[in-house]
Amino acid sequence: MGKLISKGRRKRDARVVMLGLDLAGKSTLLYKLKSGQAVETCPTVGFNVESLQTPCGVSFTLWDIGGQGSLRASWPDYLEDTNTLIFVLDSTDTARLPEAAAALEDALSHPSMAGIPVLLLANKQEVPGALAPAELGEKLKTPIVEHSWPRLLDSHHRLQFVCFCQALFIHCVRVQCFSRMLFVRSI
Ligand SMILES: Nc1nc2c(ncn2[C@@H]2O[C@H](COP(=O)(O)OP(=O)(O)OP(=O)(O)O)[C@@H](O)[C@H]2O)c(=O)[nH]1
Ligand SMILES: [Mg+2]
Repeated sequence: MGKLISKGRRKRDARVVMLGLDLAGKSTLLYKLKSGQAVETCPTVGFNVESLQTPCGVSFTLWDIGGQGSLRASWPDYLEDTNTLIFVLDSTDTARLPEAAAALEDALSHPSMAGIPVLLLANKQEVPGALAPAELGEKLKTPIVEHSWPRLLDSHHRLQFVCFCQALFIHCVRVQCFSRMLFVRSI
């Protein structure tokens, strides 16, 4: 049975941690989901956190952790007791894809990440020349299973999804991806 369910879905909100390199768009996404507005952000030092609810009524706490190089050493502190990891990628930043891949791998090697579902968000998709989610997956050496909701199991039996995102323009339908992701462990 899914981790979320076995912990008691109604006992506490799911804890969702969002990581990614600086400028990936994590804070933009957090505040767009919270307020519906595209707000101007500045680099996050430390973290931002908001309580959110998906359209289908799933409550979760979304942690947005600063992604600058000097802050990444603190990422493991946020990964304890996480129900889901969201890793945000800037689809236009091909130069830093290897750096993003290394940072993702580091995060996934944390002991508390075993079996935790991971959502890779390919952000800034509306920008001309942005890599498509499938291309990003390939470059990250993540095999993508062709499916309406691409999904795969990695060697640690974590379910991973790679999906399209535009943090600036995200709307209700896209928020559904969070509810599906949160319940993935119970499928
Ligand atoms: N074109 C485009 N720009 C975006 C999108 N999402 C975020 N941005 C821009 O990317 C820049 C960085 O966004 P942030 O949300 O501050 O990035 P961050 O990941 O929180 O960065 P750190 O806090 O340093 O880790 C801002 O100028 C945003 O407006 C998107 O979907 N499309
Ligand atoms: Mg930020």
